[in-house]
Amino acid sequence: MNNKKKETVKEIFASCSFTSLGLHSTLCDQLRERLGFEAPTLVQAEAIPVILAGRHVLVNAATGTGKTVAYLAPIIHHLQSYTPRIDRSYGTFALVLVPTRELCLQVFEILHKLLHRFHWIVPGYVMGGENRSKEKARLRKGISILVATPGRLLDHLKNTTAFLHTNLRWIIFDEADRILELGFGKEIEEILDILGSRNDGFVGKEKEDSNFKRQNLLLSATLNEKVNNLARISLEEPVMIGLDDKKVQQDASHEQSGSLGSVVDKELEHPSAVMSSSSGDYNLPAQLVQKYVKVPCGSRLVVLLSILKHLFEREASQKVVVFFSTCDAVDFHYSLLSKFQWSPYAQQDAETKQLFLRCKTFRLHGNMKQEDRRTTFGAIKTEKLALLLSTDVAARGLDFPKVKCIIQYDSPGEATEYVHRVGRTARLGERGDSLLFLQPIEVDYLQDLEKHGVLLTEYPLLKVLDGFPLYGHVPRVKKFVSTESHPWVLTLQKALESFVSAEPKMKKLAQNAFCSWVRAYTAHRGELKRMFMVKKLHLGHVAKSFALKEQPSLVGKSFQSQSKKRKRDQKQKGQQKKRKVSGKT
Ligand SMILES: Nc1ncnc2c1ncn2[C@@H]1O[C@H](COP(=O)(O)OP(=O)(O)OP(=O)(O)O)[C@@H](O)[C@H]1O
Repeated sequence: MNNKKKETVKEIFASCSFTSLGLHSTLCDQLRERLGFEAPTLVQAEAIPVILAGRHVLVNAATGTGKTVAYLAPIIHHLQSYTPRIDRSYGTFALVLVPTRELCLQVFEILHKLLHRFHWIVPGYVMGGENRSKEKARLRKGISILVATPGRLLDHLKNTTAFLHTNLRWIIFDEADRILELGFGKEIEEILDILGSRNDGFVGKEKEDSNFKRQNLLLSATLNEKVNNLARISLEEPVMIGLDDKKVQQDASHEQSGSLGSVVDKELEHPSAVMSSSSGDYNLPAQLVQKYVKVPCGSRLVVLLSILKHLFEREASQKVVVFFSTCDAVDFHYSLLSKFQWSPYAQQDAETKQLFLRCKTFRLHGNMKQEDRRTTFGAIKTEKLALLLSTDVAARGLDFPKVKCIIQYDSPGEATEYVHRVGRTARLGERGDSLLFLQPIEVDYLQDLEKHGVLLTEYPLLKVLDGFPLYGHVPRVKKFVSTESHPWVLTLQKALESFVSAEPKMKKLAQNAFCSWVRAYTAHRGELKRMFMVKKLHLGHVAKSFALKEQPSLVGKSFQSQSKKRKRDQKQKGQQKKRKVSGKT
């Protein structure tokens, strides 16, 4: 092992054993034999004893540091020791709440492995998109540790009378901030009320009935004001792990009143208030190499494809994840990459043409059928060479092994999302790269990231572009050629545009993707609106980035009417201001 690797291991793993943390020996065997975990990570070593002791805990640790086992292991430890032995008829003892369906399945899978030798403890999950009646039947039989997404859980709490949860002892919020950001604040409050686990004077019937002292846990790599509020109403004298507790107390005291729902509403009215509270450094994996690439809008697509080609040709086996802002953008790029054949030679005959990227391409987004989402999720885990195109549905918590590079083709918006997206690589001490695409008009975003201690260096784009052979040889490029006039970029752009215009289906996908992309761009809120300004966009260049020769007219009209409306509003505001000023004098 080289020195650097040894250092990383020291930063990730604790120098103790799982047994020394107080976990039952059979569980430690399971961790070793089933999951291959020899020693606990630092966060596990810190959190497990505290959770075993029954304390409420708020854990804030970098992505990929093993938070899942940090909460699952102590729960299993306690449940396996109950005498008489628990069985299904006791209902649910622990509830794990997660923001997405994929994360729900992932936590369930780990749970399933850990429970291999504890067959009397039954794992289960309920989540949106699944068959309700089948879930009801499973709940009726009894699930000891239940993993759930909030909406579907609330549905069962209200409508599945056979769902027994009077023995509930643990509630865990994994990726707590994301659950709230997705707008589940009201659901969470209702869930806490129904389960009698709310800590602000409300004592639900269930808490009175329960034989067990409740223990709630909150975990995420990033925390924000809403989590402070959730912590305030759901945790009793919590232990903070990986966290500056002065900051939490300060922030919590700002929010003494109000519900989770009201915080969500407040954010919409005053986004900057939430932004300012989330300043401060994020925990990013030390071994992650973070870069940005500055690309003029019209060349974005060519540059993305070129960088992917470069990555996959350089290393035969690797996984890359590209994040997009919308489902339509994922669909368009997925179809394009699955079909686009091209050879950079003069004669474009069928024989010399080949698929532009020779790797398996997958897509993942919230508009896909549940079955397809599940298949993709499974396949990405097992494939050695794969490209995943995804929306933020894959940004949180998902643990795809051996992801080498994360490309953020569309900006993540909030810095927290940046942290979680890049967190899909460089997990548990592994090496990893990330690349953020920015247009020249968006580079102020780098300063926003810097405020959170996130520092990026520039990607050597021209060097990569210069390395591609055109017409059989590497072109001699003038030294200071710009990206958009680079011969490789011009040639590939032309080929992409011809391909898309020749295929009506592709053209439709491109037009839809263009429309949603512009809509998503206008949806940036608060401070981010200043860095991602719609009025600075050149829509003709945006169209080029979807390989469209012309800007789709429909969107042009609606966009123009939107910008006319904006101008009208600004004018009206200006007049109001003037009126106020003249009223003063
Ligand atoms: N003690 C350990 N030894 C070896 N591998 C481990 C250990 N604990 C966890 N892992 C592995 O580390 C990876 C990251 O774990 P996990 O997904 O729990 O991280 P996380 O902190 O929850 O990340 P995120 O914040 O992205 O959700 C997983 O592949 C997991 O199997």
